[in-house]
Amino acid sequence: MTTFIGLEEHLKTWAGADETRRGIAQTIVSIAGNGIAIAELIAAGPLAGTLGASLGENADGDTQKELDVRAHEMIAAGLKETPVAYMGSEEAEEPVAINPDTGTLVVAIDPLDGSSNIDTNVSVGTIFSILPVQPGSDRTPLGDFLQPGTAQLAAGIIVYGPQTSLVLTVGAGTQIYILDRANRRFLLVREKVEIPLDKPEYAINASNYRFWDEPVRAYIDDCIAGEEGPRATNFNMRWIASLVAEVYRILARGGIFLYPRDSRKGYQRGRLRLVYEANPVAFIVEQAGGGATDGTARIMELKPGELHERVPLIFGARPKIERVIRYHTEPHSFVDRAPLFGKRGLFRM
Ligand SMILES: O=P(O)(O)OC[C@H]1O[C@](O)(COP(=O)(O)O)[C@@H](O)[C@@H]1O
Ligand SMILES: [Mg+2]
Ligand SMILES: [Mg+2]
Repeated sequence: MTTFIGLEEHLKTWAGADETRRGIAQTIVSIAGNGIAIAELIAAGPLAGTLGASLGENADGDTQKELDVRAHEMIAAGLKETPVAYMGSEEAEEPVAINPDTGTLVVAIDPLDGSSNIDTNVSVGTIFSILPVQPGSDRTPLGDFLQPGTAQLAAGIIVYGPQTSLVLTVGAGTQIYILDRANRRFLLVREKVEIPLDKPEYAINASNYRFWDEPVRAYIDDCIAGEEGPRATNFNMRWIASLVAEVYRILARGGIFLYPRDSRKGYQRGRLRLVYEANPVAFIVEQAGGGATDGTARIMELKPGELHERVPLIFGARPKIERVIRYHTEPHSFVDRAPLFGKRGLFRM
């Protein structure tokens, strides 16, 4: 029988005697521990109360559900026992003080991602990013969260799905752990994830087609055109409306995910948040050999201006990301051949 290494043991080996690594490991173990408690709440569904009930709006004007708030509070309480100074959360306008005087790390977090899916029994998740407290006497708590994604020390997502899984990177590849429910432990099942390169599959909320910019429309048109189009391949489409589940699928079988900017009010910079959604996802995906871009720039090199800043997010297998960037930076790459494929447009094909 295969024996699986537990998360704590695995991180302990990685950290050795290194003080910073030990702090990172402790922080991950704390978040993962609360992830187990959140998984149990989600699995109980209505038996655990009105988890999907709307409580109001968060800092960004999104509806806040009971489970959003409970997940935020559980994780913040757990971090008290770690070297975390502040937690920057989707559910709080300002960074929340954890151990402000002694902490050496900060955690940026989306405590519950995909919360519009709570009542529909579809996978939801937690997304987190661990960054160092910056040196210098003029540092501010907020400033620690506004470092580019390249400064991340670790990033993870917990997917509360048929299996509860933890996808993690500490900068040495991407690992996947699965929750052994009977023993309440995460066990390592994949040591080094590599995103398959050529799966013809894309994920996008196609109901926004008419609001997209031309490069994104052209990219999707070319996928939809299938064997008769410029890609000469039939594509499949997925949209779970749960970022964590889309990341997991892309790690497992490849493809591309797009949440681009669009012309709707409030979507000029897309929907997803740079600091606690796009950056951790980009780190995980890059460590699995993939890429993440806003259409032209590498996500992890963007300098955030605020904690809740939004960003267009496109990630997946690297050749697909390179193609999307070409559509944005060299428009002739799709415009030139337009006559060959007739009039563009989703509904005209
Ligand atoms: O409803 P839309 O526009 O398709 O957006 C879905 C996206 O919104 C999100 O639910 C945003 O995250 P939150 O639930 O944390 O606000 C993502 O998980 C998902 O990719
Ligand atoms: Mg989210
Ligand atoms: Mg959320």
